[in-house]
Amino acid sequence: MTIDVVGVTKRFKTFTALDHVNLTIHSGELVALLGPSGSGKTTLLRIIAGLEWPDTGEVRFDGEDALSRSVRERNVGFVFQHYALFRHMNVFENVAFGLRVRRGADKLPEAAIREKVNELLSLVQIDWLAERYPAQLSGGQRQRVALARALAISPRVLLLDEPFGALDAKVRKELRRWLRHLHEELPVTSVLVTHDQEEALELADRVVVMGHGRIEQVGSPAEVYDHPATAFVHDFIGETIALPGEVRGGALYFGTQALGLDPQGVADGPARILARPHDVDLADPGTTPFAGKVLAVRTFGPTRRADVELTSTGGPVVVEAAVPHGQILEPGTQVGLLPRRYRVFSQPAR
Ligand SMILES: Nc1ncnc2c1ncn2[C@@H]1O[C@H](COP(=O)(O)OP(=O)(O)OP(=O)(O)O)[C@@H](O)[C@H]1O
Repeated sequence: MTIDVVGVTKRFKTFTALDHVNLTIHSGELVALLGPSGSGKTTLLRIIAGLEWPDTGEVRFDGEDALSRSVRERNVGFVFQHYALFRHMNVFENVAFGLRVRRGADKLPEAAIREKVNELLSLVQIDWLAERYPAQLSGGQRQRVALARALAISPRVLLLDEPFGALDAKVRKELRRWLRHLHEELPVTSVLVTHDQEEALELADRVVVMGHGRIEQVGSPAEVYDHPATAFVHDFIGETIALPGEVRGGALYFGTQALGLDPQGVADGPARILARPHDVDLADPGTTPFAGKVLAVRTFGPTRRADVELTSTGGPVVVEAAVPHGQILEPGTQVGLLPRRYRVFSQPAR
């Protein structure tokens, strides 16, 4: 099922939650909507589901208008972070629910319902829990039941809103891998909302980075991490060091000092030089205007990082830089910072 979101705008009173959003989700893809709190991810998911309607724009499923169809007609399955299971029903009955409420020609005979539910329970690997009630399950097991319940109606679209948000880090990781595997086995198009970049980058075929109701970038996990289209994406995904600069006459300066860095086609005006900490080298403080004092050196497994308080940029800014293996660096040492790989973005006027 291909999903097209075309020019969708959604306002809540005067607040614009979605601003002319255009997105195509290809059939069979697993797409993650990633962004900070309030960026419009859930609103977009609810519009795709049929739980919310846009003020303007269209949603098409396989080219056909979906907005005139109800949730049930859209044949979507949902899993939410706190999508409560029915407490008075055991696991089997929770999963069977969507099949039991069907009427008319869609209604399956009891034997077929039992077969389908048993199949789903073994697919999500909880067949041994069929007789238990939700209160007797762990959080991870409950989310597996929620997923089996969502899949019971054989949805063509699976919508997941922070499905593992309430679980501890280890269970989250396990379920994430398992969900990826499950998605590959099923003929379903999945859309996952998350504010956890690791989750999005690990799970998704493509990541949609959202900010302030707009799509900032759509790309593979590697594209959005390695080639962020905007300063917002660079800041939001991975760690970022921001250094100030200014483009003048096609060259990058800090104050009156030329930086010798490529302005990357950015127009004249205030700029921000953004880099990953591991792409910033320590240098002789005389060779770069970005200089300051080492506050501490910390070790994270195989990498070492120095916290450097930059004094040259008009205020104490602490940034992290990679410390080469074997280099001895005492707190208090004066060092310079030199971005090796970096992106330049113009600094919008505030
Ligand atoms: N029913 C509503 N009435 C008024 N404002 C709303 C409503 N639903 C959402 N909003 C607002 O729209 C904005 C986008 O909300 P949305 O839930 O889509 O964000 P989100 O990116 O999913 O955030 P989170 O990660 O916190 O869930 C928020 O500022 C929110 O307060």
